[in-house]
Amino acid sequence: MEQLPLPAATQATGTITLPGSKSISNRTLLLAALSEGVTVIRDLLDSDDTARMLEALQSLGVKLENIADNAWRVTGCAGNFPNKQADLFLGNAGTAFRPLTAALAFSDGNYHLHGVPRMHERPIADLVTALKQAGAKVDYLANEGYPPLQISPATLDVSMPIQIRGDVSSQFLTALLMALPLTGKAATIEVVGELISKPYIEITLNLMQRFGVNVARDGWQSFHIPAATSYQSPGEIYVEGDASSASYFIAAGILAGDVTVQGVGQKSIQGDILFAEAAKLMGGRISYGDNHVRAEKTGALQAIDLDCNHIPDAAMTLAVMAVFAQGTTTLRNIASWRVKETDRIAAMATELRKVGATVIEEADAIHITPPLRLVENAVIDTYDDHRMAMCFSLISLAGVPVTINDPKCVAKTFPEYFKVFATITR
Ligand SMILES: O=C(O)C1=C[C@@H](OP(=O)(O)O)[C@@H](O)[C@H](O)C1
Ligand SMILES: C=C(OP(=O)(O)O)C(=O)O
Repeated sequence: MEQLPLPAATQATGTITLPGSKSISNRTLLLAALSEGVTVIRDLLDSDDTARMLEALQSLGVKLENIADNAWRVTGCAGNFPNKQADLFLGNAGTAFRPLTAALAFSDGNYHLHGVPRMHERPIADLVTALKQAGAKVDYLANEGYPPLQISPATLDVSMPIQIRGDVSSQFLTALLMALPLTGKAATIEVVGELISKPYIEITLNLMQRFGVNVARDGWQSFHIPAATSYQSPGEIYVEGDASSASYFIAAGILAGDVTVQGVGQKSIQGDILFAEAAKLMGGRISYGDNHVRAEKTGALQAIDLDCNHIPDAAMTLAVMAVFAQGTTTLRNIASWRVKETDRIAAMATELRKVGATVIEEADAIHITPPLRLVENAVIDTYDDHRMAMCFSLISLAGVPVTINDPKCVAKTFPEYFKVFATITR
């Protein structure tokens, strides 16, 4: 296995430019593919997750042209994928797997959707159950409730409200919202029970609107897609920098100096921009521009007790910051961590203990108390989870060397992460 030793560092200073947002990139690719007209997408993220979406769209017969670095011209298929049969390998990309499942369930073809072994352990039942209410034919090929899936042609009927649960992943509601305009009929979605990760629904609605579909809503309870609506290309669209990827650099600035991230700012449509406010509760100074966030160290950090349901990905960065803060940090309402790239609550607890922290795990929360001195030369396992690798790089800023196992797992969303991290640390 590859290992990356990170030297002890005491300072983080400088400016970095973020790669494109994963959430915006994969939504934009799918919406452009489903649109009428040609869309030029600029600043698209170049990573494993977007590569899986691009490959899938190509297999479905969508014309995709790479016209410059991170720029793609997508010729939309006006809601009707040319290929009615395809075998799609979607890796571990939730933002490809869930939305494509819904879009293909309404596409009158035979489609086989599968991924890496971990993807086959990530639940999808709540989405499939919702799609079946609309008449879709979706079969589980291995374990009930999990990928791989086989989708077959079906007669659809969306005249009755479709009920969907959103307490395991918001990606199910995102998927249903983006797919329903393909039916051409008016449709109503009712959310059953609690909806988690709500800001991701805002990203979905915002991008659907830019592609010409306006969803009416009653809070987080119900959503209404009008009849005879279809996606129209906006012409050109720019992808914001990734706000979740920004979290590691914002944390670095607060922990050890003065770091500016370019690519996201105060007007970002990504909920993870609120990580900056959460991190500031521990200490440090944050300032924003339209296209940047600056994070500066001000003094000692204090522990926090925070509901992190709105920032599930960036909250992992707070967990590692906690070992730099005085007191016990508690991050709550993060049950979804258990069904992501790995069981992130268990993984985080195991690896934080290696650097000396005292960690208590709950079903949906984690409590972290720092050691008096961080352990030097800890060897961190990353569980094929890009965020474990990126978060734990921050340990080096305590002035202790740390080794990251399998560092290339960052390719899921940020292939150049360690190179960029090295440019700001000393
Ligand atoms: O819709 C999205 O783009 C995402 C939603 C979140 O998932 P959950 O809704 O499963 O929390 C997040 O963790 C994931 O990285 C991206
Ligand atoms: C949970 C994540 O990914 P996915 O889009 O596969 O759900 C993540 O990037 O942290």
